Amino acid sequence: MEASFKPEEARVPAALPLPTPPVTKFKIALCQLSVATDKERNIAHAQQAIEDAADKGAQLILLPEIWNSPYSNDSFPVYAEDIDAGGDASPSTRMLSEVSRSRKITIIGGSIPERSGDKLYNSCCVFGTDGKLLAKHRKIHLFDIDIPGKMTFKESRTLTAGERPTIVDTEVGRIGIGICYDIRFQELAAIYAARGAHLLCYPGAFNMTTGPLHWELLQRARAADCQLYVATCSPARDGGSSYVAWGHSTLVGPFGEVLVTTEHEETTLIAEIDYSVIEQRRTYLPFQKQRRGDLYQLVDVDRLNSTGAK
Ligand SMILES: NC(=O)CC(=O)C(=O)O
Repeated sequence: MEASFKPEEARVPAALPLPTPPVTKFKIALCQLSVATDKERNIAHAQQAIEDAADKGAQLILLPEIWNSPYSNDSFPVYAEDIDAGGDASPSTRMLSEVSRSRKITIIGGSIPERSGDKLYNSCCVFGTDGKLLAKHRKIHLFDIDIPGKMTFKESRTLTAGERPTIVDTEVGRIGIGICYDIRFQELAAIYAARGAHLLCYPGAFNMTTGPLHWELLQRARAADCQLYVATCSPARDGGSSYVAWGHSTLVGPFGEVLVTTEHEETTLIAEIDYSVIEQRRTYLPFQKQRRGDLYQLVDVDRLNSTGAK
């Protein structure tokens, strides 16, 4: 039966509830990986970076957008894996599951091309400390842009858009997921904040045209608007590939401040997140409680239509 539209039920509340996270302070690792054409090498390489970060005390690992394959419409169908089938049908997520279990860490598994029936998606899998798949986010907003002479890309040539926002409770807090172009849509971040997210994670591969202008700006905007942490992770730059990634993986704090960032080479950034800072910032600057719901409202359509939504 169609849900009847009741804006008052879906309206984003004026004061945002922040759930108590299982841990307040922990280390996050952003693995800015180089990506090659050999998928087996990419999987082994990612595993090594994850294990090295875990050895350094990281409890949450974030990987880049499309880390097991080159970022191109020609590659997506070739490298795509059937995540739901698992096992040999998805060696990339099998590795993520095994390493999250063996190291007892949470992994936001960047993204890989996913095959489901006759469709392809750009999908991010989240694994808990027991190796279980906690959530799968399919990129909601496909990257279809045309800046003449600079950057033209049409993900919709091969990919299908996901249909749902993804927010997930993990052992390191409540995390809202977006993939790359999803970061441009502030309503998605606002919905996550309204559902009590502590952290937004965006695996992303901006490019040499939009990266310098927008990448950091958008992360800081999402963090400052929502007063929470924002983490991004890009592939390292490969000047010889058809799509050249901007790099610059970054962690931003709830005041919109850059806590750690890098250039474009392969590296792993490790930084501390302290969720107690979120409440402090919201007390200093209480605009979440000062919204004019009588003048404008944000509607959480997913929440309205789903019985189990947070
Ligand atoms: N690659 C993307 O999905 C997004 C991007 O590069 C941009 O928004 O710019």
